[in-house]
Amino acid sequence: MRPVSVKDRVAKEKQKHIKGLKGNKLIRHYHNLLKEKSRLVSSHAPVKQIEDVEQQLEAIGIDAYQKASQNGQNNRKGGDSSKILVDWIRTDPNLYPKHRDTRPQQILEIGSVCVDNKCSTCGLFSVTRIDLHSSHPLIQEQDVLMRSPKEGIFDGISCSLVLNFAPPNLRAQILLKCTQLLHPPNPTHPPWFFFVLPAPCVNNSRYMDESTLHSILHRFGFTLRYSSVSKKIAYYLYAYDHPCSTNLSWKKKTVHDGPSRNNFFIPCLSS
Ligand SMILES: C[S@@+](CC[C@H](N)C(=O)[O-])C[C@H]1O[C@@H](n2cnc3c(N)ncnc32)[C@H](O)[C@@H]1O
Repeated sequence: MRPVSVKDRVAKEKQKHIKGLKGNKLIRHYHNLLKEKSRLVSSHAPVKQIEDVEQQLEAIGIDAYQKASQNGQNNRKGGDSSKILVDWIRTDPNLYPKHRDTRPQQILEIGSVCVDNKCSTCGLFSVTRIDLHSSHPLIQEQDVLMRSPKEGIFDGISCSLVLNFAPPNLRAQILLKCTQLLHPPNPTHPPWFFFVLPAPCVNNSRYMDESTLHSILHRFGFTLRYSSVSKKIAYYLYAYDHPCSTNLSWKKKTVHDGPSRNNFFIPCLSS
């Protein structure tokens, strides 16, 4: 029998470790690999290194990642994030005007991994669901950046735990696209934007805190109406009540320093 090389043994151990990952650990590891891949691509690293990360992503598999996300949605404290959205919308006559007509609001759910969450079942909304990788016939497989306003514009958009998943250079583009997919800004009855991030993106990042986040979102036309930050998740509901600025450039500044911080940021469009 041929002896197994150290390299092969290490690779096998790595595979075994990956196969054993579950739940949040799997999601975290998948996100870290995506970050590593985008770092290697932007630093023009050797193809072999990029392929190695791609193989690790494949070994986990997008299906297992999405299953873990669905379970996360079920197990998250307080249920799925759209419960909070529905509570906020129900009580705000400006964001959900009752007198206008009786039709449900048309909403777009970006990064949809299940079709029976609260925003789908509450009866307030007619939901168009999209995801990079559809896990259900009612979820259209589409990159939001490829979506045209001609396919429909919306009263509200839910973007829950998507931006942290997207490569940094696409984050501002996704926000800009959202402004194009909403009805025009309106100060009285504004279209709305429900935005969810892992809490450490806003309370443990070197470059981002809540006030930086809200000032960036404000440039896109979004004004914060409601917020709730738990230990793990940060939920925000913004009103699209003023036009998106023509100047979408801002600086990346250190807001907190320290070794245990992460680097989450939304780089501006021109960087
Ligand atoms: C962590 S899951 C979030 C699932 C769910 N929205 C939640 O709150 O639990 C992130 C999802 O965003 C999707 N996603 C990331 N970038 C996207 C894009 N550009 N267009 C559409 N979906 C995207 C991914 O495919 C993934 O299924």
